[in-house]
Amino acid sequence: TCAFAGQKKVLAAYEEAVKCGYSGARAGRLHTPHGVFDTPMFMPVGTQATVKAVSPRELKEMGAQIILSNTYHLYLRPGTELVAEAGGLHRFMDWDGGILTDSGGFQVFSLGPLRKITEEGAAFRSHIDGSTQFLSPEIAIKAQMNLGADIIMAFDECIPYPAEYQYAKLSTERTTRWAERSQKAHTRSGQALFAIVQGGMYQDLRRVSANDLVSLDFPGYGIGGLSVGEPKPVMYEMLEQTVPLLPENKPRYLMGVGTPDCLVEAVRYGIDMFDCVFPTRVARNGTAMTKSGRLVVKNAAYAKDFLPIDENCGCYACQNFSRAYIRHLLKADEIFGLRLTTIHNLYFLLDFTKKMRQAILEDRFLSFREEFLAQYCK
Ligand SMILES: COC(=O)c1ccc(CCNc2nc3cc4nc(N)[nH]c(=O)c4cc3[nH]2)cc1
Ligand SMILES: [Zn+2]
Repeated sequence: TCAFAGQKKVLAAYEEAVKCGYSGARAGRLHTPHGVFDTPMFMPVGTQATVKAVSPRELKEMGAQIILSNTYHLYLRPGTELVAEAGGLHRFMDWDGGILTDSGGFQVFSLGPLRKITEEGAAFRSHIDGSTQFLSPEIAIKAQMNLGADIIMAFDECIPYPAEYQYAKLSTERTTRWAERSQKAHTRSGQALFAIVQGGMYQDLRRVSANDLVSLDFPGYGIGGLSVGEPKPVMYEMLEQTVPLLPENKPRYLMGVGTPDCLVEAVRYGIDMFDCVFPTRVARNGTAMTKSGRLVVKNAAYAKDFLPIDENCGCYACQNFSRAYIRHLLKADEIFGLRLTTIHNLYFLLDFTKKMRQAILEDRFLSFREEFLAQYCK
């Protein structure tokens, strides 16, 4: 059970998971101080304390439950102490749902020109002003305690792809030591700390990483080092090796994924939580997500198309506006155009996870998956 009252640290507890068919798919409920949320779930990305182009009220309206923000960005600007003085991230951005913060492990390696990784942590140059910065498990955890998210992530190294076996081995062992240091630095009750499984694309390292982190006992587990350019079959193979080693009664979070075809495969392996910039980022260059694939509403083909993006979609954009209108706004560089495509793409993914959950509960997930994949072209 999960206890928010009293001294227990475990907050993101995992209620009964409903198994379905021969797949590892399960429908669960995640307990946080800001509510109990359904899984499988997609978390809109709000890197700098805002999900770009949409308001918290619109996020609530479209069914968003937990959103993600990035420690790396907020640490550099405006600073996590400032956010703490503002009353924490929920207050600062007026969001009363769940918040998960990523620890910086990915952004340091993918954004700031990297200076040096040592046992102590990672030195890097800020992508904002080029200043020399340093993140360690202790600094990253303190920053996340200041931000006050409901779920925070251990400080890890996201191993690049491809990577030599020896490098992946040493890095994964260090990430496990960093996870332990993250745990020791995490002194804030009312907040769950998830570990992050690494191991590159090596089955044995993935199993060692999962087993070592499980023995450190975390309330939930991220699966990192994936969606970094590897072929999808390789990602699925790593999931197959990793997920079964993670406790059934704890949430599994596949970081940085993604598109509906990846979501439905990962749910089949037993993943519960997802985040990705994809829906919001492609929306801003005029691409809408549909169950048959992408629709580039900015294309000339839609100049006189007075139908909505998707006639069966319940979102604000599809209920009130045509492709022609949205295309006009995008061509005219009108901000409202970006807002409509963003609202549609987030609604599409949030609704897709709701449909997967319903299929699991009605024990028809495998046929749901078949039907979806038959229609969806990547
Ligand atoms: C238009 O679409 C896009 O721009 C776009 C950009 C990036 C991704 C990939 C995101 N992948 C990804 N995010 C990640 C975040 C992570 N965080 C930590 N702490 N550790 C990890 O090991 C880790 C791995 C990830 N992999 C997917 C889509
Ligand atoms: Zn829509």
